[in-house]
Amino acid sequence: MMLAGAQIVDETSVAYSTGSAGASVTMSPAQGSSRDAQPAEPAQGLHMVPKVDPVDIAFSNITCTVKLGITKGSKQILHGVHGRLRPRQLVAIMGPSGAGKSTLLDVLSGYRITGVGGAVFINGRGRIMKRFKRMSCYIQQDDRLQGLLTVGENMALAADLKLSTKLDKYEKGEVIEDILTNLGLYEHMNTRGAQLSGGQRKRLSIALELINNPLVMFLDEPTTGLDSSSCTQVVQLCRSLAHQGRTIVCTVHQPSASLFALFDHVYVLAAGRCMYQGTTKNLVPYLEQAGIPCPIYHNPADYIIELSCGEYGQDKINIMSNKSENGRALDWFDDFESIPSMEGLRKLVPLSVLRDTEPTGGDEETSQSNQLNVLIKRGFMKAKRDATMTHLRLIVNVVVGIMLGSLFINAGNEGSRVLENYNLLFAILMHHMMSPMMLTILTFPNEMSILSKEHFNRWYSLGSYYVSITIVDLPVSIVACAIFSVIVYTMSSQPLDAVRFCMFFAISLYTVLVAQSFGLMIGAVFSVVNGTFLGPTLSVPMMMFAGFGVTLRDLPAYLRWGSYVSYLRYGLEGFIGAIYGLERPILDCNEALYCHYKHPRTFLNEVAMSPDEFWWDVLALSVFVLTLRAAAFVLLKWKLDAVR
Ligand SMILES: Nc1ncnc2c1ncn2[C@@H]1O[C@H](COP(=O)(O)OP(=O)(O)OP(=O)(O)O)[C@@H](O)[C@H]1O
Repeated sequence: MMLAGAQIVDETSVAYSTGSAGASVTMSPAQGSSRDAQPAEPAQGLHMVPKVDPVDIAFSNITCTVKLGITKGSKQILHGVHGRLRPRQLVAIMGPSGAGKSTLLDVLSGYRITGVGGAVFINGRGRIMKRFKRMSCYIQQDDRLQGLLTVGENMALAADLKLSTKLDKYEKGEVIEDILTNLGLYEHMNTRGAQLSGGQRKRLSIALELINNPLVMFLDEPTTGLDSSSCTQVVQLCRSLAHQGRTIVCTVHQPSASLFALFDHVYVLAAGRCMYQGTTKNLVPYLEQAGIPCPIYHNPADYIIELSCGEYGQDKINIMSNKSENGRALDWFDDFESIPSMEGLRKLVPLSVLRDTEPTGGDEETSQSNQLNVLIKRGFMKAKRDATMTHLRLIVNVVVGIMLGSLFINAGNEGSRVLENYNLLFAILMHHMMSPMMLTILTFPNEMSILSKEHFNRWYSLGSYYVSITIVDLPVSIVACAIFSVIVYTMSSQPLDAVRFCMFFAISLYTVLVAQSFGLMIGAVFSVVNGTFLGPTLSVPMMMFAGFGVTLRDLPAYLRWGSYVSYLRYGLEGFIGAIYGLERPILDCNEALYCHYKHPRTFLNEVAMSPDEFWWDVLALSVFVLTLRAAAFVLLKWKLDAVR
């Protein structure tokens, strides 16, 4: 959906059009200038009103089956449910825990694609995912927000990614002000995401998706974990957004009577089958007609959940499933005779109208270059504030550098301490391997959940994201590695030669980049727990084949291949080349009577490493960086699709 850009509609208003698949926004200056009005509570009157026709969603015979494992077979979560989600309505999908609510929402939003059967119709026609994604958004249960950025920054960056680049910052600012004011977040503009309360985080999640004014919003359990007042605020907000012309569907567990009354429609699920579909008001008459009347003074929402749990017998579940025809019956909708048929809906929007709104280009709202720019900007803002990835990383490099430097002080120049120096080089290699790899393994899974949400909601492409994280991390890696190298190199009295130092630094940086890419591969696929186990475990063979404990010459022939696939071997060989290569002259022998390795050549022969291989080592490490980076990208892409 490309925005057509700002255009003057009349003298008092500015409109920007999102194409007919999306929505248009009209704001008068009076409406837009919400700077003075800063109510504490949501004002419930967003000025961004969808201008295109609202969306009618129907679904038919939806099934969802998941595979439980090779020996355990599969499990059917949704059993051929039908339903209708009418526009301008706030619809609640209710049901006991494990009923399949989130699964149904995943299917309806298009998030879940594996093992799904049945059909979803948008305005009477089969859903075309590319078009549907342009008019909808999915807000998952866990708030996946950038905790290091303030509310204002989160919104501004989202606006840069989701609104046309033709809009200037003032026009985008008006949209942001309107949303934040109406969602009661304006006064929290400068609060970081991580410091917001649960309700505020939920509202910020909604605010971020409202920026491009979606016609359809899916929210998974927006009230979970909130107190009753925050629950009411969030549901009231959803209700007012729905009544403005959007279709809003959320899952809820067990709403209080007052919260239940705020929903226009409910869709009750039990064990993957539909128990009731209709207005909230019609639930009590429905139960009465089904012969299972709701006791007086009982919250109907509680009662139907109790029935759905089987507390009053399994037969009641069958009665309700049959009565609702598993979601096919629309009798309990208001004015159900006037609900248009699929054919009627198709006639309302002829195909020729859709032709003009045919989605073209990529999935995202803005160009790849704009996405990359915004993501790099966001990355640097985060990096500056990130206590773990930046501050701690720099501190660790200083501290470990000083520790190693003190432990191996002056070992670099002394002929009697060559083996010690060799140990130091290996220890440096271990440091460059472990710290970036573990940091990435520990932090990336959290990033991954944000990436999954933002990528699904079309904020940016995976390619732009991946290039941006690579670019943003590079300066931090270079600075951390340079600080560490200077400290260790000088404290341990390695040869004071600019060329040798550059060689030493280059190998250090390459090792960091390879280790980080390796961590990225693991972090992209595995959870923190599994990754924390796998990372160091897989690194052990790399160490074994580095040529440190067992020299490359002494490796059994059948294991020699290992030394070619261990990047630590190239790192160690590169270090040796930098420190003892380049025809290094005879070393000092001040601390002992006899220095066996006084001649660097003797040592090089002993460890079976050639100093002339330096450029081959650099080449091998470059190949490792590129291959692992490419593999991490492929795995990331696979993982994003696999979870669906
Ligand atoms: N990938 C999966 N593998 C195995 N079982 C699954 C998978 N996804 C969902 N399920 C099972 O399907 C059932 C429905 O899950 P779902 O998350 O949709 O329920 P829910 O109604 O949203 O529950 P809750 O309200 O507790 O979140 C549960 O029993 C769940 O364990």
